[in-house]
Amino acid sequence: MSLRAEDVHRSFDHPSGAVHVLRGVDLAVEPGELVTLSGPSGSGKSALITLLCGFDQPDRGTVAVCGRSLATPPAWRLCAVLPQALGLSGELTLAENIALPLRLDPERRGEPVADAVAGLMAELGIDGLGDRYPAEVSFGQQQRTALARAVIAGPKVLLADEPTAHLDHHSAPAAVRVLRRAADAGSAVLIATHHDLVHEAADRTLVLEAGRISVE
Ligand SMILES: Nc1ncnc2c1ncn2[C@@H]1O[C@H](COP(=O)(O)OP(=O)(O)OP(=O)(O)O)[C@@H](O)[C@H]1O
Repeated sequence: MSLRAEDVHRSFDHPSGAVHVLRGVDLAVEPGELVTLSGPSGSGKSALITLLCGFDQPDRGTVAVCGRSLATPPAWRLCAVLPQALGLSGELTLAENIALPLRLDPERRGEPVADAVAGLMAELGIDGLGDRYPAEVSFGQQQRTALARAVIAGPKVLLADEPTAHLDHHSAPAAVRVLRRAADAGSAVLIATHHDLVHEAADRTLVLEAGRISVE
């Protein structure tokens, strides 16, 4: 089992009172599966992805990646994430951002990365931008950079929050192909999305509604 959540609860305090967004979420994603997460806007998809990658902690319940519970965000090779806010480093070029998970991995630090980076950039239609910084490209180009960074190390678990939200109908299919290939190579992939193209590439879909998961 690559990714598992059991009875996950999370509330947020607001001036008008606490909002109990996640009310007992259970889910599991196996290696090689591409699973989409749908649900109405505001249902808590981003809140759940943030918990599953260890950036936030549940009030109750457990999250485990490859059998390990998450007290802190795990290494990229274990769990890579494409967050809605992307989280690119502004001090690194696009090519350096994409290579980061390999550079941070003590076992792979010395590997040549240029070909893998160039291949992903070409496939995603951002070739020729490798020497630019995130602030010098569009948000859609930044999003494809964050996608390339998420897949480059072949993570056990790949989480993506609306990975095609800023892509047009030319660039979205390539992004979906890259995500599908990650699953076919053995990653457990969970994608929060409203996009039909991503749902069509999925093995199954989970629906988050009223704080719990149902199966579509
Ligand atoms: N860090 C936070 N602090 C306070 N409230 C939060 C926080 N994160 C999420 N929420 C609240 O949790 C609810 C769910 O938000 P979330 O962004 O997870 O929804 P979503 O399903 O991803 O929506 P969308 O499809 O529009 O992206 C909202 O009511 C939001 O205000």
